[in-house]
Amino acid sequence: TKTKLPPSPPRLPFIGNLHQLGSLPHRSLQALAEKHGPLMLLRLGQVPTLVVSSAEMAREIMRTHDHTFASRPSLKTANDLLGGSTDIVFASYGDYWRQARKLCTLHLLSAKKVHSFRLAREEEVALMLRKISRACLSPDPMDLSEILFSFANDMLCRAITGNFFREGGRSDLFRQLIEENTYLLTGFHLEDFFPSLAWLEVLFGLGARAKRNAERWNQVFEEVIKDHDDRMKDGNVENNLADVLLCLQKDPSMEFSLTEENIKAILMDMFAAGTDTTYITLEWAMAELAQNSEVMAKLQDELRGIAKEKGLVREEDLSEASYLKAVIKEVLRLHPPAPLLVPRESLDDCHIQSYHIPKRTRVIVNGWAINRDPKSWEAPKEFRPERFMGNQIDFKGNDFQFIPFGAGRRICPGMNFAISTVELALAKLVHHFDWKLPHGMMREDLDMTEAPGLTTPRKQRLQLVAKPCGYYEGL
Ligand code: HEM
Repeated sequence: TKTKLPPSPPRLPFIGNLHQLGSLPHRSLQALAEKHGPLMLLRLGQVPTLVVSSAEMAREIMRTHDHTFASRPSLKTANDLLGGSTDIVFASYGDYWRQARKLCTLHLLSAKKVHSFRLAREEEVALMLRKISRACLSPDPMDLSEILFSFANDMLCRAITGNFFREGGRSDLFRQLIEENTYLLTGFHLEDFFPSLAWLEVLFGLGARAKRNAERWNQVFEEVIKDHDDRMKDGNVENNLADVLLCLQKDPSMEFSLTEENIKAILMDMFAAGTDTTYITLEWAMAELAQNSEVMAKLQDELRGIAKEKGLVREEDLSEASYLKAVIKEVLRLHPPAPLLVPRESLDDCHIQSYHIPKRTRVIVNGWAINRDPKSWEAPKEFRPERFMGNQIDFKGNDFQFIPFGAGRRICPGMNFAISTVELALAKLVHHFDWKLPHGMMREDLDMTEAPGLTTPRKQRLQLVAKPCGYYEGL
């Protein structure tokens, strides 16, 4: 029994179970888990891959055996893009990751640092609302997806590089680089599934494209560093993540020596991990609210009650907004932006219940399936924020039935940053405008399918009609 492996679906020669992933792997893997159980072993190409699909098994991986499963597999594009994965997201478990992660939680994404971006958040949200109010002048529905993506892009660019990004069209440049990263990081790479065929990558792979994008990032980061050095001569340090890292690099009291390569990789992580996830959350939130008008009305009542005679909602008021928080949790439950989290890899042999998991097994935690497991959730496919009212269920990694940010040592360190941004943006979108589906569209006509890939934006862009309401004056 010591070597009994978890159950596996039948596989084909050579490709194993790869053909069963489909275009929406979280959905195909959920269907497979219903037949083969919450801990199943697939062979994706040549790579043994453990798929975890229940809260109980997720707890085993990310709490009981968290240390054993704290590493990441070496992935081709991450290596090409991120200087051999010397970032945080894709770094394998070890001294470098521990130090970089500590630096990130203490200096880049701590509660204090997130709070220090309060003004920047207010300003970026105000710019987005102005765009929306201009779009309201047209009789046509607005492309809200586009507006939300540029908001998320600008917010992250501003937090990471300060004023630098607004000059000379750099905002668009960052956008192109981020979109290319997303394409590359979520695409199919032969070598990730057939390590012995790495040599064929030259013919079929995206390696050259990844290296080209890495070079473009490199040039922009060189400019970021130069801009920082020029400002430092005048003693002008800004409140942005690039400045923090570049100052820490020169700090003699730092025990950990940060190379320029490391700084560039960590900054690229912040862009790649923060932009899409924030945008996807806001896009699904607005789609669900447009489809569920009674939830929208209840949320507007809460926010308008909080704003009262001030006429506007401020970040500091949002601690009272319990329904807003429940709405955001429900959006993250039904539409986690990273439905399969980020893959892990086992550092050692391990036993889970009666199963043997060999060292260096790749692990996929199907957060999407867990968030919708009927064993944990009543009517799991329905959008019901009320399920989060009057209880303590949270996404902070203790409630394994709800893990949009992962759990354990590798839990998302950007959680507070993301939630502050999403809360403020959503509160203001809903407080200042009345939203409707385009003329003639019924709630069941709104297409709620996901785009194919490893992150889950909507397949169709979200087109809505907005009308500034009485509270708009407060802007
Ligand atoms: C709604 C927004 C977000 C969601 C849903 C999300 C989700 C996740 C998930 C699922 C993981 C993998 C966790 C695991 O392996 O257990 C992760 C890792 C990570 N996220 Fe986020 N994220 C979000 C926003 C952000 C933001 C805004 C940042 C930074 C600005 C960020 C930075 C990171 C980093 C650096 C890691 C790697 C952690 C590690 O491997 O040690 N994320 N995120």
